[in-house]
Amino acid sequence: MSLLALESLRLDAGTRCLIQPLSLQINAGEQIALIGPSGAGKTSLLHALALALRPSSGRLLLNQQDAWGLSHSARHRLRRQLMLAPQHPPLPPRQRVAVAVLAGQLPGASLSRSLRMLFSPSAEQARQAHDALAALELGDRLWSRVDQLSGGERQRVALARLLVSQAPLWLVDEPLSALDPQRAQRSLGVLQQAAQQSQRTLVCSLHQVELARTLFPRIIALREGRLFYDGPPEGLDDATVAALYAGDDTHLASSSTPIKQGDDAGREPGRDPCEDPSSPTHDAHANPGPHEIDGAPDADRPAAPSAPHLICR
Ligand SMILES: Nc1ncnc2c1ncn2[C@@H]1O[C@H](COP(=O)(O)OP(=O)(O)OP(=O)(O)O)[C@@H](O)[C@H]1O
Repeated sequence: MSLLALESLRLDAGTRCLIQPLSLQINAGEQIALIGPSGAGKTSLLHALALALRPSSGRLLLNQQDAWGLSHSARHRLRRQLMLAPQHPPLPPRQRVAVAVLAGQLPGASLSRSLRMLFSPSAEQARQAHDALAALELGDRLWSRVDQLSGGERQRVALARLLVSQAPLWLVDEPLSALDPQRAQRSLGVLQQAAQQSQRTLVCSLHQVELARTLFPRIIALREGRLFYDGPPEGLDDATVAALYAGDDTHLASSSTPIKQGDDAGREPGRDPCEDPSSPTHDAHANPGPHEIDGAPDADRPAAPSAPHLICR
């Protein structure tokens, strides 16, 4: 069953096109690696899936609900269906690790439960936090302060947060960037196993292509904000990977044709339609506006008409 559906979803920041119209479906229980070179749009797409970044056009259906057609409060409730682990988790430095982990249970919790959890976790909650940390080889840091942790340890705290959360959809942005290769593989294995056991859906952006190819049954690759590949790892041969990262567009048509999908299929390869120097509104070096992050009081307002959206075609 489709958990998430993108219908020609497009993301812009000011005059900059971050994601060109993209259509895809993600079924409940799937495990997907999101790969692509730096700047390809992985984080932007994850933020869109997390309902943190409002699309400039197209629709995002989560549990068959049109997320951006809902009221602010209804969308806020819908967000309980997901949890995003950002690449650099904004953990309060003075917070105890146990509390930082239990923050994963805050969405949907009542105010009194949330306050108890934050100020005086129960023994059961502490055990849950400990188990999640122990699975990620951090069991001995339960009562450490966050600012006593290394970058890699903080990343694992963010993963532990996922493990204790109730959200059926886990969105993880480069969880391994601060981990050594062995620990990276073990941590990813823990996450994948937990997701499988509890039938969660996992979408994880990775720079480690080999891990993505070895461990994930579905890979979505982006390049320059465009869908480059969507399918099983077997279809992502070395030449296609080289093309993805080196920008060798000749592989676009041949290597990924059978499983390439999305609105951009068949589009002229190698040309970023948003990079149109002839466009009077385009300025590749302009300082575009910030991502429109929902949650601000005016989040339900439509995109400002003054922000021009370049047409990708
Ligand atoms: N708020 C913003 N305003 C303007 N441009 C942005 C904004 N956020 C991201 N971008 C640009 O959009 C592109 C995609 O960024 P994004 O962070 O999604 O890429 P990424 O694939 O996650 O990269 P990395 O692997 O380096 O983390 C980049 O060129 C980035 O500079």
